[in-house]
Formats: sequence, C-alpha cells, structure tokens
Amino acid sequence: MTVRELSGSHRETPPADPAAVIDVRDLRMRYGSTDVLHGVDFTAHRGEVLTLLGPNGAGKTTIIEILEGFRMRSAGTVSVLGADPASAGEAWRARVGVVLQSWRDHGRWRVRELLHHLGRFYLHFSEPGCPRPYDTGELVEAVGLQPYADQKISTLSGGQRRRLDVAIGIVGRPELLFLDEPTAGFDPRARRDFHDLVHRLSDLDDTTVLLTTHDLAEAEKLADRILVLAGGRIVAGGSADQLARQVAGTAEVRWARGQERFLHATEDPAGFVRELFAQHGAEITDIEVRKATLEDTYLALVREHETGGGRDLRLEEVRP
Ligand SMILES: Nc1ncnc2c1ncn2[C@@H]1O[C@H](COP(=O)(O)OP(=O)(O)OP(=O)(O)O)[C@@H](O)[C@H]1O
Repeated sequence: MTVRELSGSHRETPPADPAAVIDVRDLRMRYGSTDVLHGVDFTAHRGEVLTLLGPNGAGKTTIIEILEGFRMRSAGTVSVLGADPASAGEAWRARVGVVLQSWRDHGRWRVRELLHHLGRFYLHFSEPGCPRPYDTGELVEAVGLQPYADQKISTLSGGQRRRLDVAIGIVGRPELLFLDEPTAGFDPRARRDFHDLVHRLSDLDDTTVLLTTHDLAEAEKLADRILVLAGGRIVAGGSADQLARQVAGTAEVRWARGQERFLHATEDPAGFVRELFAQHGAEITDIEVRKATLEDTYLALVREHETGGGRDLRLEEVRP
C-alpha cells in the first residue's frame, strides 16, 4: 500500500463541528496511483446510527479503517471523539468499539473466557457513569450466546462467531461503534436480535454507530441517517424518505383503462391520480400507487454518480 499526503497538513484545519463525534472533511485516499476517495465529508453526533451504503469497491471499508485509526489517509481532516485517529492513544481506543472480521485464531478459547479476558483491558478506562467493561454474563446474553457461553470458539457456527465478533466490539462499552457488514451470515432471527441490540446501544447508552451494509432493508431499519458513497464522495444523506426526495419520480402510478395498462413516475402521486380521474373517471378499471423503495432510490443515485448521466428513475408513460 502506498500512502502519501496529497496536500497540506490535516492537523492545521480545526474541525468545523466540535460537538460532532465524527467529523470528516475533504477526506481523500489514494492507493498507488488510484484515487478511491475524492473528498468525503460527513459528521455524526452522539447517539446517532449512520449507515454507509455504496457499491462494491466504493471505499466504505477504507473510510471505516481510517476512522478506526487502522489506515492512514492520503489527505483531509478527520476528528473522531475529538482526536485524530492517526495519532490517538490507548485511552481514545478504549472509547471506540470495532467489529473486525472473525477471530479465527482464538478457536481454543471459550466464549465467556475470551470476553472476560478482553474486557479486562478496559478496566483502567472505567469512568463514573460509564463502567467498563460490560459484565460478561450480560454481554453474552445481549448477543444471544448464553447456550454457547462455555463452548470452544472453534465449535461455533458462522453466525454464532459473528455474534461473538459483535460482543468483542462492544465489550468495552464504546461511545462509538464501527460495524463493517456486521450481519453477513446472520439468519433472520439473529439479524433481528442484532437490530434490537443496536437500537438499545444507541437509545440507552447513547452509543454512536457507523455501519456498512449491502442490505437495504437493514439500512432503512437501523439508520437515523443513510449516507450514499459513490464516485469517491458522499452523494446523498438523510432518511430513506429524504433520499427519495432527492431523486426525481418518487412514486409510480400504474393503472388500467379497459385492456390497456399504463405506468407513470411522479413526485406528486395524489395530484396525478386526481388529474387522471378528472380526465378518465369511470374508464379506469385498476390503479396502484407504489412509492420508490430505498433500493430504487439508491440504485438511481449510484447510477447517476457513476455514469455522470441524468436521473433515470423517472419513467415515461408507457403502453404495453
Ligand atoms: N490495501 C489496498 N491496496 C490497494 N487497493 C486497495 C486496498 N484496499 C482497498 N483497495 C481498493 O480500494 C477500493 C475500495 O475498497 P474498499 O474495500 O474500501 O471498498 P468497499 O466499499 O468496502 O467494498 P465492498 O463493498 O466490496 O466491501 C477498491 O477498489 C479496492 O480494490
């Protein structure tokens, strides 16, 4: 990996939002001669759950690794819990939770034993109102691993290992939690339990969470804010509804007149349907209004920014 400063010193620019848990300004990353991030800007606040969406290779893991302090950026200003992750110390690290890929090298440890052992690192970083680490028993229960607490890690299934990864990420009661595709390999029940856990962490402990996923339903369910990364930049941010409003044609109206069927994309479905009935009234035999899903919106945003082309979510009125 070749990493170099592209311009200026990132430490000279003070963060514009000192209250932010994460403040990223003009973040750039170049691998060799390939620019992956062209100037990423976003902030996250206490207790917020942010989901980072983007196609394969967009740079999501790169961003997360830079924010975790595991990868040096090429340029830009990054503040995480008030510090630059590139130079922050152990006390900072104790406030940050990271869910890495599975711990393949601890197979002979037992679940409870490993969590207890890792938790001891955080004892020195306990604060009034924020006891660290989590009680091992509570933690095992929170991630649904009670039946396997005394089992060797090598005997866990893929999904159970992933639950353990999550437990390892939160054992130090982090103020900020990074989750890179945390539910890959989860069955539907484990996925729902995990979503409940993230909601509990953000609602009860005010934990800020930044996660990546390719599961759009998960993004919609979990995120206070969804960030879409495309073309090396954050091209849109907001709730699923707010994102939909950034793309033309947020709803589709399908209707039939006799044997003919029609489809029209519109930002004002109610007004369109009123007009339709005013014109054709009793001739309309069937009608359906479908709002753009997050998938429609996401694909339109990515397509637009990857091709530099127009917004093609808007469908023309068509006859079969
Ligand atoms: N160490 C590296 N050296 C060179 N190129 C790299 C390195 N790490 C990542 N890349 C490249 O940078 C780009 C972004 O990779 P990254 O893993 O951040 O994407 P991602 O959005 O997390 O992708 P995915 O959804 O597939 O996990 C990719 O084109 C990848 O090939």
